[in-house]
Amino acid sequence: MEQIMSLIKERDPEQREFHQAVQEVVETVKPVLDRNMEYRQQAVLKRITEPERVIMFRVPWMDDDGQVQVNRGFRVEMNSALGPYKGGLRFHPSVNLGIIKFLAFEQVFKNSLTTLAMGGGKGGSDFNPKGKSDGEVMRFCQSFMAELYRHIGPNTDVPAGDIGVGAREIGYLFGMYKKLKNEFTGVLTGKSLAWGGSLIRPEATGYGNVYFAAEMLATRGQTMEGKTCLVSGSGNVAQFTTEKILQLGGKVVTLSDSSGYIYDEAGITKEKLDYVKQLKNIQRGRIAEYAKQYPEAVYTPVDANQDANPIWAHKADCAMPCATQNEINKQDAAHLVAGGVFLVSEGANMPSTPEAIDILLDNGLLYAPGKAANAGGVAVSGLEMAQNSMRLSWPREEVDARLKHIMKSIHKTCLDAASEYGAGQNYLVGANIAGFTKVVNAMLDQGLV
Ligand SMILES: NC(=O)C1=CN([C@@H]2O[C@H](COP(=O)(O)OP(=O)(O)OC[C@H]3O[C@@H](n4cnc5c(N)ncnc54)[C@H](O)[C@@H]3O)[C@@H](O)[C@H]2O)C=CC1
Ligand SMILES: O=C(O)CCC(=O)C(=O)O
Repeated sequence: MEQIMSLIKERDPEQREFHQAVQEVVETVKPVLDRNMEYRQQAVLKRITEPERVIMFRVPWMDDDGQVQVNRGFRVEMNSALGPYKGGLRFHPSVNLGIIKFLAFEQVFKNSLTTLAMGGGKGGSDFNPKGKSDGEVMRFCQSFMAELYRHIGPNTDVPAGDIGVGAREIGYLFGMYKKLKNEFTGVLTGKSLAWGGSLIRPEATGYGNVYFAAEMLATRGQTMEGKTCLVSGSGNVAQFTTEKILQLGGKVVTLSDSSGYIYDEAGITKEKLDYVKQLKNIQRGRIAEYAKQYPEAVYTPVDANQDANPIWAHKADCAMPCATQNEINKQDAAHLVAGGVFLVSEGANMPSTPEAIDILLDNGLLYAPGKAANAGGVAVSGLEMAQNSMRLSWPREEVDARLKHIMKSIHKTCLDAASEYGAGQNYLVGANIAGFTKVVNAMLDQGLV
Protein backbone atom coordinates (compact mmCIF):
# COMPACT_ATOMS: atom_id res chain seq x y z
CA MET A 1 0.00 0.00 0.00
CA GLU A 2 2.81 2.38 0.93
CA GLN A 3 4.56 1.37 -2.26
CA ILE A 4 1.61 2.33 -4.43
CA MET A 5 1.18 5.67 -2.66
CA SER A 6 4.84 6.60 -3.03
CA LEU A 7 4.75 5.61 -6.70
CA ILE A 8 1.75 7.85 -7.33
CA LYS A 9 3.22 10.75 -5.38
CA GLU A 10 6.59 10.45 -7.11
CA ARG A 11 4.98 10.32 -10.53
CA ASP A 12 2.65 13.31 -10.04
CA PRO A 13 3.82 15.13 -6.92
CA GLU A 14 1.51 18.14 -7.32
CA GLN A 15 -1.77 16.18 -7.62
CA ARG A 16 -2.82 16.45 -3.95
CA GLU A 17 -6.54 15.79 -4.40
CA PHE A 18 -5.78 12.69 -6.48
CA HIS A 19 -3.41 11.37 -3.79
CA GLN A 20 -6.14 11.96 -1.18
CA ALA A 21 -8.79 10.07 -3.16
CA VAL A 22 -6.44 7.15 -3.86
CA GLN A 23 -5.17 6.94 -0.28
CA GLU A 24 -8.73 6.59 1.04
CA VAL A 25 -9.55 3.74 -1.34
CA VAL A 26 -6.21 1.96 -0.90
CA GLU A 27 -6.53 1.98 2.91
CA THR A 28 -10.07 0.59 2.87
CA VAL A 29 -9.57 -2.16 0.28
CA LYS A 30 -6.48 -3.65 1.95
CA PRO A 31 -8.49 -6.56 3.48
CA VAL A 32 -9.85 -7.40 0.02
CA LEU A 33 -6.34 -7.71 -1.37
CA ASP A 34 -5.30 -9.76 1.65
CA ARG A 35 -8.08 -12.27 0.88
CA ASN A 36 -7.35 -12.51 -2.84
CA MET A 37 -3.76 -13.11 -3.91
CA GLU A 38 -4.66 -12.82 -7.59
CA TYR A 39 -5.42 -9.13 -7.12
CA ARG A 40 -1.84 -8.54 -5.98
CA GLN A 41 -0.34 -10.78 -8.67
CA GLN A 42 -2.29 -8.87 -11.30
CA ALA A 43 -1.16 -5.49 -9.88
CA VAL A 44 -4.74 -4.26 -9.77
CA LEU A 45 -3.95 -1.20 -7.64
CA LYS A 46 -1.25 -0.01 -10.01
CA ARG A 47 -3.59 -0.50 -12.95
CA ILE A 48 -6.70 1.07 -11.44
CA THR A 49 -4.88 4.23 -10.33
CA GLU A 50 -3.46 4.97 -13.78
CA PRO A 51 -5.96 6.55 -16.23
CA GLU A 52 -6.57 4.60 -19.42
CA ARG A 53 -6.23 7.87 -21.30
CA VAL A 54 -5.66 11.57 -20.49
CA ILE A 55 -6.64 14.22 -23.01
CA MET A 56 -5.45 17.81 -22.50
CA PHE A 57 -6.09 20.52 -25.01
CA ARG A 58 -6.04 24.22 -25.80
CA VAL A 59 -9.40 26.03 -25.78
CA PRO A 60 -9.08 29.39 -27.58
CA TRP A 61 -12.14 31.68 -27.65
CA MET A 62 -12.96 35.33 -28.16
CA ASP A 63 -14.49 37.47 -25.39
CA ASP A 64 -17.06 40.23 -25.87
CA ASP A 65 -14.28 42.85 -26.18
CA GLY A 66 -12.76 41.01 -29.12
CA GLN A 67 -9.81 39.77 -27.03
CA VAL A 68 -8.51 36.23 -27.55
CA GLN A 69 -8.60 34.11 -24.40
CA VAL A 70 -7.00 30.70 -23.95
CA ASN A 71 -8.08 28.08 -21.42
CA ARG A 72 -7.02 24.51 -20.86
CA GLY A 73 -9.42 21.59 -21.43
CA PHE A 74 -9.22 18.12 -19.87
CA ARG A 75 -10.88 14.72 -20.22
CA VAL A 76 -9.57 11.90 -18.07
CA GLU A 77 -10.84 8.50 -19.29
CA MET A 78 -10.08 6.56 -16.15
CA ASN A 79 -11.60 3.11 -16.49
CA SER A 80 -13.85 1.39 -19.04
CA ALA A 81 -14.08 -2.09 -17.49
CA LEU A 82 -17.82 -1.74 -16.79
CA GLY A 83 -18.94 0.36 -19.75
CA PRO A 84 -18.31 3.58 -21.69
CA TYR A 85 -16.49 6.29 -19.73
CA LYS A 86 -19.11 8.35 -17.91
CA GLY A 87 -18.82 11.46 -15.75
CA GLY A 88 -19.31 15.19 -15.70
CA LEU A 89 -17.45 18.26 -16.93
CA ARG A 90 -16.41 20.95 -14.44
CA PHE A 91 -15.81 24.56 -15.47
CA HIS A 92 -14.14 26.38 -12.58
CA PRO A 93 -10.91 28.42 -12.28
CA SER A 94 -9.47 25.92 -9.77
CA VAL A 95 -9.59 23.03 -12.29
CA ASN A 96 -6.29 21.28 -13.00
CA LEU A 97 -5.25 17.75 -13.93
CA GLY A 98 -5.03 16.58 -10.30
CA ILE A 99 -8.61 17.68 -9.57
CA ILE A 100 -9.99 16.03 -12.72
CA LYS A 101 -8.06 12.84 -11.93
CA PHE A 102 -9.45 12.67 -8.40
CA LEU A 103 -12.98 13.19 -9.73
CA ALA A 104 -12.50 10.56 -12.46
CA PHE A 105 -11.10 8.08 -9.92
CA GLU A 106 -14.08 8.57 -7.57
CA GLN A 107 -16.42 8.25 -10.54
CA VAL A 108 -15.17 4.74 -11.35
CA PHE A 109 -16.30 3.36 -7.97
CA LYS A 110 -19.49 5.45 -7.88
CA ASN A 111 -20.59 4.25 -11.29
CA SER A 112 -19.79 0.69 -10.30
CA LEU A 113 -22.19 1.04 -7.33
CA THR A 114 -25.11 2.27 -9.47
CA THR A 115 -25.80 -1.25 -10.86
CA LEU A 116 -25.63 0.22 -14.40
CA ALA A 117 -23.01 -0.47 -17.10
CA MET A 118 -20.82 2.63 -16.91
CA GLY A 119 -17.08 3.14 -16.72
CA GLY A 120 -15.62 6.27 -15.14
CA GLY A 121 -14.29 9.53 -16.53
CA LYS A 122 -14.34 13.24 -15.81
CA GLY A 123 -13.37 16.41 -17.60
CA GLY A 124 -13.52 20.15 -17.54
CA SER A 125 -11.62 23.37 -17.87
CA ASP A 126 -10.16 26.21 -15.81
CA PHE A 127 -12.66 28.50 -17.59
CA ASN A 128 -14.64 30.63 -15.11
CA PRO A 129 -18.26 31.05 -16.26
CA LYS A 130 -18.92 33.57 -13.44
CA GLY A 131 -19.57 37.04 -14.89
CA LYS A 132 -19.40 35.83 -18.52
CA SER A 133 -22.13 36.70 -21.02
CA ASP A 134 -24.20 33.96 -22.68
CA GLY A 135 -22.30 34.68 -25.91
CA GLU A 136 -18.94 34.16 -24.22
CA VAL A 137 -20.09 30.92 -22.60
CA MET A 138 -21.38 29.70 -25.96
CA ARG A 139 -18.15 30.51 -27.81
CA PHE A 140 -16.13 28.82 -25.08
CA CYS A 141 -18.32 25.68 -25.17
CA GLN A 142 -18.11 25.51 -28.96
CA SER A 143 -14.32 25.74 -28.88
CA PHE A 144 -14.15 23.13 -26.08
CA MET A 145 -16.27 20.72 -28.12
CA ALA A 146 -14.32 21.44 -31.32
CA GLU A 147 -11.57 19.30 -29.76
CA LEU A 148 -13.48 17.02 -27.39
CA TYR A 149 -15.87 15.67 -30.05
CA ARG A 150 -13.22 13.40 -31.57
CA HIS A 151 -12.70 11.57 -28.27
CA ILE A 152 -16.31 10.96 -27.16
CA GLY A 153 -19.41 9.14 -28.45
CA PRO A 154 -22.54 7.40 -27.14
CA ASN A 155 -20.67 4.08 -26.87
CA THR A 156 -17.26 5.51 -25.99
CA ASP A 157 -17.44 8.37 -23.50
CA VAL A 158 -20.55 10.26 -22.40
CA PRO A 159 -19.89 13.52 -20.49
CA ALA A 160 -22.47 15.46 -18.42
CA GLY A 161 -22.54 18.46 -16.05
CA ASP A 162 -20.72 19.21 -12.80
CA ILE A 163 -19.76 22.52 -11.15
CA GLY A 164 -20.28 25.37 -13.64
CA VAL A 165 -21.84 23.11 -16.27
CA GLY A 166 -25.65 23.05 -16.28
CA ALA A 167 -28.44 22.96 -18.85
CA ARG A 168 -27.15 26.04 -20.73
CA GLU A 169 -23.64 24.65 -21.21
CA ILE A 170 -24.88 21.14 -22.10
CA GLY A 171 -27.04 22.76 -24.82
CA TYR A 172 -24.11 24.64 -26.40
CA LEU A 173 -21.85 21.58 -26.17
CA PHE A 174 -24.48 19.28 -27.71
CA GLY A 175 -25.20 21.73 -30.55
CA MET A 176 -21.54 21.83 -31.53
CA TYR A 177 -21.12 18.04 -31.33
CA LYS A 178 -24.17 17.55 -33.56
CA LYS A 179 -22.84 20.01 -36.12
CA LEU A 180 -19.37 18.45 -36.23
CA LYS A 181 -20.49 14.79 -36.34
CA ASN A 182 -23.77 15.29 -38.21
CA GLU A 183 -25.50 12.88 -35.86
CA PHE A 184 -28.13 13.21 -33.14
CA THR A 185 -27.12 10.78 -30.39
CA GLY A 186 -27.06 10.53 -26.62
CA VAL A 187 -23.44 11.69 -26.40
CA LEU A 188 -24.10 13.94 -23.41
CA THR A 189 -26.54 13.57 -20.51
CA GLY A 190 -28.34 16.33 -18.66
CA LYS A 191 -29.88 17.42 -21.95
CA SER A 192 -33.10 19.45 -22.06
CA LEU A 193 -36.30 17.42 -22.13
CA ALA A 194 -37.33 18.52 -25.61
CA TRP A 195 -34.17 17.09 -27.21
CA GLY A 196 -33.33 13.85 -25.46
CA GLY A 197 -33.08 14.69 -21.78
CA SER A 198 -34.58 12.58 -19.00
CA LEU A 199 -37.17 13.69 -16.50
CA ILE A 200 -35.68 13.80 -12.97
CA ARG A 201 -32.04 14.18 -14.17
CA PRO A 202 -31.84 17.78 -12.84
CA GLU A 203 -33.23 16.62 -9.48
CA ALA A 204 -31.43 13.27 -9.34
CA THR A 205 -28.23 13.99 -7.40
CA GLY A 206 -29.99 15.94 -4.66
CA TYR A 207 -33.02 13.64 -4.44
CA GLY A 208 -30.75 10.58 -4.45
CA ASN A 209 -28.66 12.07 -1.66
CA VAL A 210 -31.76 12.44 0.54
CA TYR A 211 -33.07 8.98 -0.40
CA PHE A 212 -29.73 7.60 0.78
CA ALA A 213 -29.91 9.63 4.01
CA ALA A 214 -33.46 8.34 4.59
CA GLU A 215 -32.17 4.76 4.25
CA MET A 216 -29.47 5.48 6.84
CA LEU A 217 -32.05 7.02 9.20
CA ALA A 218 -34.28 3.97 8.77
CA THR A 219 -31.52 1.77 10.22
CA ARG A 220 -32.08 3.71 13.46
CA GLY A 221 -35.86 3.62 13.18
CA GLN A 222 -36.02 7.31 12.18
CA THR A 223 -37.20 9.42 9.24
CA MET A 224 -36.46 12.90 7.81
CA GLU A 225 -39.64 14.25 9.42
CA GLY A 226 -38.74 17.08 11.81
CA LYS A 227 -34.96 16.88 11.20
CA THR A 228 -33.02 20.16 10.98
CA CYS A 229 -30.40 20.07 8.22
CA LEU A 230 -27.35 22.13 7.28
CA VAL A 231 -26.89 22.23 3.49
CA SER A 232 -23.91 23.90 1.82
CA GLY A 233 -23.72 25.13 -1.78
CA SER A 234 -26.67 26.64 -3.64
CA GLY A 235 -26.25 25.04 -7.07
CA ASN A 236 -27.90 22.00 -8.61
CA VAL A 237 -27.14 19.47 -5.86
CA ALA A 238 -27.87 21.82 -2.96
CA GLN A 239 -31.18 22.99 -4.46
CA PHE A 240 -32.60 19.52 -4.99
CA THR A 241 -31.22 18.16 -1.71
CA THR A 242 -33.12 20.99 -0.04
CA GLU A 243 -36.27 20.31 -2.08
CA LYS A 244 -36.40 16.62 -1.13
CA ILE A 245 -35.70 17.31 2.56
CA LEU A 246 -38.67 19.71 2.56
CA GLN A 247 -40.88 17.14 0.81
CA LEU A 248 -39.99 14.57 3.48
CA GLY A 249 -40.90 16.95 6.32
CA GLY A 250 -37.39 18.12 7.28
CA LYS A 251 -36.11 21.68 7.70
CA VAL A 252 -33.08 23.24 5.93
CA VAL A 253 -31.53 26.26 7.65
CA THR A 254 -28.41 27.04 5.57
CA LEU A 255 -27.19 27.46 1.98
CA SER A 256 -23.87 28.87 0.76
CA ASP A 257 -21.65 29.87 -2.13
CA SER A 258 -17.93 30.56 -2.39
CA SER A 259 -18.39 34.03 -0.78
CA GLY A 260 -20.40 33.06 2.32
CA TYR A 261 -23.55 31.45 3.70
CA ILE A 262 -27.06 32.27 4.89
CA TYR A 263 -28.64 30.99 8.10
CA ASP A 264 -32.43 31.04 8.14
CA GLU A 265 -33.52 29.74 11.51
CA ALA A 266 -37.20 29.55 10.48
CA GLY A 267 -36.25 27.25 7.61
CA ILE A 268 -36.07 27.60 3.83
CA THR A 269 -39.63 27.18 2.56
CA LYS A 270 -40.64 26.05 -0.94
CA GLU A 271 -41.25 29.67 -1.88
CA LYS A 272 -37.80 30.70 -0.64
CA LEU A 273 -36.23 27.78 -2.52
CA ASP A 274 -37.96 28.90 -5.72
CA TYR A 275 -36.34 32.30 -5.17
CA VAL A 276 -32.89 30.62 -4.78
CA LYS A 277 -33.41 28.69 -8.04
CA GLN A 278 -34.28 31.93 -9.85
CA LEU A 279 -31.36 33.77 -8.20
CA LYS A 280 -28.76 31.09 -8.98
CA ASN A 281 -29.96 29.53 -12.24
CA ILE A 282 -31.33 32.57 -14.08
CA GLN A 283 -29.91 35.77 -12.51
CA ARG A 284 -26.64 34.01 -11.62
CA GLY A 285 -26.45 36.14 -8.45
CA ARG A 286 -24.81 35.62 -5.03
CA ILE A 287 -26.45 33.89 -2.03
CA ALA A 288 -25.95 37.14 -0.03
CA GLU A 289 -29.02 38.43 -1.93
CA TYR A 290 -31.17 35.91 -0.02
CA ALA A 291 -30.74 37.85 3.24
CA LYS A 292 -31.83 41.07 1.49
CA GLN A 293 -34.93 39.34 0.13
CA TYR A 294 -35.67 37.60 3.46
CA PRO A 295 -34.35 39.84 6.28
CA GLU A 296 -35.10 37.16 8.91
CA ALA A 297 -32.04 35.29 7.52
CA VAL A 298 -28.46 36.21 8.43
CA TYR A 299 -25.69 36.32 5.81
CA THR A 300 -22.10 35.67 6.93
CA PRO A 301 -19.18 36.17 4.54
CA VAL A 302 -16.63 33.33 4.64
CA ASP A 303 -13.01 33.56 3.61
CA ALA A 304 -11.68 30.37 1.98
CA ASN A 305 -8.58 30.60 4.23
CA GLN A 306 -10.53 30.64 7.50
CA ASP A 307 -9.62 27.82 9.92
CA ALA A 308 -13.23 26.73 10.18
CA ASN A 309 -16.40 27.49 8.24
CA PRO A 310 -19.11 28.76 10.63
CA ILE A 311 -21.83 27.11 8.52
CA TRP A 312 -20.96 23.79 10.23
CA ALA A 313 -21.15 25.24 13.75
CA HIS A 314 -24.95 25.56 13.90
CA LYS A 315 -27.03 23.13 15.92
CA ALA A 316 -28.71 20.57 13.66
CA ASP A 317 -29.45 16.86 13.18
CA CYS A 318 -28.07 16.30 9.67
CA ALA A 319 -25.45 17.89 7.41
CA MET A 320 -25.38 17.65 3.62
CA PRO A 321 -22.23 19.22 2.13
CA CYS A 322 -23.19 19.98 -1.50
CA ALA A 323 -20.58 22.53 -2.67
CA THR A 324 -17.07 21.25 -3.33
CA GLN A 325 -14.10 19.11 -2.21
CA ASN A 326 -12.55 19.48 1.26
CA GLU A 327 -15.19 21.90 2.51
CA ILE A 328 -15.36 20.10 5.90
CA ASN A 329 -12.03 20.02 7.76
CA LYS A 330 -11.28 18.58 11.18
CA GLN A 331 -12.40 21.74 13.06
CA ASP A 332 -15.64 21.74 11.06
CA ALA A 333 -16.18 18.06 11.86
CA ALA A 334 -15.65 18.74 15.58
CA HIS A 335 -18.20 21.57 15.33
CA LEU A 336 -20.72 19.24 13.66
CA VAL A 337 -20.34 16.73 16.48
CA ALA A 338 -20.60 19.46 19.15
CA GLY A 339 -23.72 20.87 17.43
CA GLY A 340 -25.56 17.56 17.69
CA VAL A 341 -25.31 16.46 14.04
CA PHE A 342 -25.59 12.68 13.86
CA LEU A 343 -25.81 12.15 10.07
CA VAL A 344 -23.59 13.46 7.26
CA SER A 345 -24.54 12.62 3.67
CA GLU A 346 -22.20 13.96 0.99
CA GLY A 347 -23.87 15.53 -2.06
CA ALA A 348 -20.51 16.91 -3.20
CA ASN A 349 -17.51 14.83 -4.27
CA MET A 350 -14.96 14.32 -1.44
CA PRO A 351 -16.22 17.28 0.64
CA SER A 352 -14.67 15.96 3.88
CA THR A 353 -10.94 15.79 4.54
CA PRO A 354 -9.56 12.45 5.83
CA GLU A 355 -9.10 13.93 9.33
CA ALA A 356 -12.72 15.14 9.31
CA ILE A 357 -13.97 11.68 8.29
CA ASP A 358 -12.03 10.12 11.18
CA ILE A 359 -13.74 12.47 13.63
CA LEU A 360 -17.20 11.73 12.22
CA LEU A 361 -16.63 7.96 12.36
CA ASP A 362 -14.96 8.00 15.79
CA ASN A 363 -18.02 9.80 17.15
CA GLY A 364 -20.40 7.21 15.73
CA LEU A 365 -22.11 9.45 13.16
CA LEU A 366 -23.95 7.95 10.21
CA TYR A 367 -21.55 9.00 7.44
CA ALA A 368 -22.24 8.48 3.70
CA PRO A 369 -19.34 9.15 1.32
CA GLY A 370 -20.12 11.07 -1.88
CA LYS A 371 -19.44 8.08 -4.11
CA ALA A 372 -22.46 6.36 -2.56
CA ALA A 373 -24.72 9.24 -1.52
CA ASN A 374 -24.45 11.35 -4.69
CA ALA A 375 -24.53 8.45 -7.16
CA GLY A 376 -28.16 9.23 -8.04
CA GLY A 377 -27.07 11.88 -10.55
CA VAL A 378 -24.95 9.60 -12.67
CA ALA A 379 -27.48 6.78 -12.19
CA VAL A 380 -30.21 8.85 -13.83
CA SER A 381 -27.67 9.82 -16.50
CA GLY A 382 -27.39 6.08 -17.14
CA LEU A 383 -31.19 5.94 -17.39
CA GLU A 384 -31.06 8.89 -19.83
CA MET A 385 -28.63 6.86 -21.98
CA ALA A 386 -31.00 3.88 -21.87
CA GLN A 387 -33.95 6.04 -22.96
CA ASN A 388 -31.87 7.62 -25.75
CA SER A 389 -30.89 4.18 -27.06
CA MET A 390 -34.54 3.14 -27.18
CA ARG A 391 -35.67 6.57 -28.45
CA LEU A 392 -38.23 6.64 -25.63
CA SER A 393 -38.96 8.86 -22.64
CA TRP A 394 -40.10 7.38 -19.38
CA PRO A 395 -42.60 9.26 -17.21
CA ARG A 396 -41.38 11.18 -14.15
CA GLU A 397 -42.80 8.60 -11.72
CA GLU A 398 -40.95 5.77 -13.45
CA VAL A 399 -37.56 7.50 -13.38
CA ASP A 400 -38.05 8.59 -9.76
CA ALA A 401 -39.03 5.05 -8.75
CA ARG A 402 -35.93 3.65 -10.49
CA LEU A 403 -33.74 6.28 -8.77
CA LYS A 404 -35.19 5.39 -5.37
CA HIS A 405 -34.66 1.70 -6.06
CA ILE A 406 -31.02 2.30 -7.11
CA MET A 407 -30.26 4.37 -3.98
CA LYS A 408 -31.80 1.65 -1.79
CA SER A 409 -29.69 -0.93 -3.58
CA ILE A 410 -26.48 1.11 -3.16
CA HIS A 411 -27.26 1.48 0.54
CA LYS A 412 -27.71 -2.27 0.93
CA THR A 413 -24.61 -3.05 -1.14
CA CYS A 414 -22.51 -0.79 1.12
CA LEU A 415 -23.87 -2.37 4.29
CA ASP A 416 -23.42 -5.93 2.97
CA ALA A 417 -19.80 -5.30 1.92
CA ALA A 418 -18.98 -3.56 5.21
CA SER A 419 -20.48 -6.42 7.18
CA GLU A 420 -18.67 -9.07 5.09
CA TYR A 421 -15.39 -7.42 6.09
CA GLY A 422 -16.35 -6.84 9.74
CA ALA A 423 -16.68 -3.07 9.37
CA GLY A 424 -20.17 -2.73 10.91
CA GLN A 425 -22.10 0.23 9.54
CA ASN A 426 -19.06 1.93 7.97
CA TYR A 427 -20.46 3.09 4.61
CA LEU A 428 -17.06 4.38 3.48
CA VAL A 429 -15.49 0.93 3.77
CA GLY A 430 -18.58 -0.69 2.24
CA ALA A 431 -18.74 1.67 -0.76
CA ASN A 432 -15.04 1.36 -1.53
CA ILE A 433 -14.93 -2.42 -1.20
CA ALA A 434 -18.11 -3.06 -3.21
CA GLY A 435 -17.21 -0.52 -5.93
CA PHE A 436 -13.62 -1.76 -6.17
CA THR A 437 -14.40 -5.48 -6.26
CA LYS A 438 -16.84 -5.20 -9.15
CA VAL A 439 -14.47 -3.10 -11.28
CA VAL A 440 -11.40 -5.20 -10.52
CA ASN A 441 -13.18 -8.47 -11.30
CA ALA A 442 -14.29 -7.05 -14.66
CA MET A 443 -10.71 -5.93 -15.37
CA LEU A 444 -9.38 -9.40 -14.63
CA ASP A 445 -12.06 -11.01 -16.83
CA GLN A 446 -10.95 -8.77 -19.69
CA GLY A 447 -7.25 -9.62 -19.47
CA LEU A 448 -4.19 -7.38 -19.33
CA VAL A 449 -5.30 -4.46 -21.50
N1 LIG B 1 -24.39 17.95 -10.79
C1 LIG B 1 -24.35 16.66 -10.49
O1 LIG B 1 -25.14 15.86 -11.01
C2 LIG B 1 -23.36 16.13 -9.52
C3 LIG B 1 -22.56 16.96 -8.78
N2 LIG B 1 -21.75 16.43 -7.81
C4 LIG B 1 -20.90 17.28 -6.99
O2 LIG B 1 -21.73 18.19 -6.24
C5 LIG B 1 -21.01 19.39 -5.96
C6 LIG B 1 -21.82 20.57 -6.44
O3 LIG B 1 -22.02 20.46 -7.85
P1 LIG B 1 -23.24 21.16 -8.61
O4 LIG B 1 -24.30 21.49 -7.64
O5 LIG B 1 -23.56 20.33 -9.77
O6 LIG B 1 -22.54 22.47 -9.15
P2 LIG B 1 -23.16 23.92 -9.37
O7 LIG B 1 -22.22 24.64 -10.24
O8 LIG B 1 -24.59 23.84 -9.73
O9 LIG B 1 -23.07 24.50 -7.90
C7 LIG B 1 -21.86 24.52 -7.17
C8 LIG B 1 -22.12 25.20 -5.88
O10 LIG B 1 -21.00 25.10 -5.03
C9 LIG B 1 -20.57 26.37 -4.66
N3 LIG B 1 -19.12 26.38 -4.60
C10 LIG B 1 -18.24 26.09 -5.58
N4 LIG B 1 -16.99 26.24 -5.13
C11 LIG B 1 -17.11 26.61 -3.84
C12 LIG B 1 -16.17 26.90 -2.84
N5 LIG B 1 -14.86 26.89 -3.08
N6 LIG B 1 -16.65 27.23 -1.61
C13 LIG B 1 -17.99 27.25 -1.37
N7 LIG B 1 -18.91 27.00 -2.30
C14 LIG B 1 -18.47 26.68 -3.50
C15 LIG B 1 -21.05 27.28 -5.76
O11 LIG B 1 -21.17 28.62 -5.32
C16 LIG B 1 -22.39 26.66 -6.08
O12 LIG B 1 -23.37 27.06 -5.19
C17 LIG B 1 -19.64 19.20 -6.64
O13 LIG B 1 -18.75 18.64 -5.70
C18 LIG B 1 -19.92 18.17 -7.73
O14 LIG B 1 -18.77 17.49 -8.11
C19 LIG B 1 -21.75 15.09 -7.54
C20 LIG B 1 -22.53 14.23 -8.23
C21 LIG B 1 -23.33 14.66 -9.34
O1 LIG C 1 -24.20 12.42 -14.76
C1 LIG C 1 -23.02 12.17 -14.99
O2 LIG C 1 -22.62 11.54 -15.94
C2 LIG C 1 -21.94 12.63 -14.08
C3 LIG C 1 -22.32 13.19 -12.75
C4 LIG C 1 -21.04 13.52 -12.05
O3 LIG C 1 -20.21 14.21 -12.60
C5 LIG C 1 -20.75 12.96 -10.75
O4 LIG C 1 -21.38 11.97 -10.37
O5 LIG C 1 -19.86 13.49 -10.06
